[in-house]
Amino acid sequence: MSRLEKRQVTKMVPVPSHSIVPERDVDKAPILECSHLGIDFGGLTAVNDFNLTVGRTEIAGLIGPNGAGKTTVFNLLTKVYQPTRGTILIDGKDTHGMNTVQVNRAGIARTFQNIRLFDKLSVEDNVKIGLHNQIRYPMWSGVFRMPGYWKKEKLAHESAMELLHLFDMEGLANHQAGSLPYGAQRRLEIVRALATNPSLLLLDEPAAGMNPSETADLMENILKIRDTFQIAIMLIEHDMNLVMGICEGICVLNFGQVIAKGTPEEIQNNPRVIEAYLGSQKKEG
Ligand SMILES: Nc1ncnc2c1ncn2[C@@H]1O[C@H](COP(=O)(O)OP(=O)(O)OP(=O)(O)O)[C@@H](O)[C@H]1O
Repeated sequence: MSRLEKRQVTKMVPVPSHSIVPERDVDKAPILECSHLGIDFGGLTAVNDFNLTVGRTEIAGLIGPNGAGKTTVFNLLTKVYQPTRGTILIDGKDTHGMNTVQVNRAGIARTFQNIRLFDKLSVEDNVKIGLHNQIRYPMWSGVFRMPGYWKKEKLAHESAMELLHLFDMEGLANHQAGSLPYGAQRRLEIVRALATNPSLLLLDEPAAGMNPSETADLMENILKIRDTFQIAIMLIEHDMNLVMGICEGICVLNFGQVIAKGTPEEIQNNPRVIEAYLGSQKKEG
């Protein structure tokens, strides 16, 4: 039986920050706490008063119509943008003043809406780049090919192959990343993000451009990642089958504001959410 079929509906419980987290995480410190987060671009408020707590092993969804501010939230969490207001705690640490590299070391890794791999490098080298923040050696050790360098290189190779193996990609290790089929490139992006050893993995539209069978595999893989690494995953996705199928807590944005938070069932029945989506469809039509 697949992980998806075995999966039971998660009991979500309220926490003091007016969010909900999976019952299994309630006694653990949350992995992410955003308070009154906001950003303005000139006169445009793209995100305002964004409050969210994500449990330590939660699969969380961030949804909303086009232009609602979802990717901006990811850019704030990963410090592509510095917030105009509010705080972000990752594993209890305030990320104020951190840059993208520091926030990655603090535990946040992400993938992008548009695939961003090193196309000309091999699959294995793409993963090794992700491992770089953990497996380090002094520059001179690399330049002179000293024993310490070979030891770290061996370790990097083994760790990369182990990660690739988990996603049935070890046979592709020597292929050029840019030559892989679309679905495999998306998987590689996730593997490379995982190689940075995150406690929170952000996936920006991971199912974009996938066919239904690739999306079903992706859902299995997301559950597998959470179960294997015991980390939290937050995803932005327009594919509602994926969101409602695997997310435990869902946060809905509209015009930069949170309009609803809840379980998949609560969100599907929330009149404000239905109106936000129907409203955007009316505009498109
Ligand atoms: N760097 C920027 N400068 C100015 N405006 C920006 C910038 N980044 C985002 N915005 C604006 O912020 C708003 C939210 O955009 P964002 O990309 O976060 O939405 P989204 O919910 O991710 O949309 P989609 O589902 O279409 O990807 C939009 O009005 C967008 O034009």
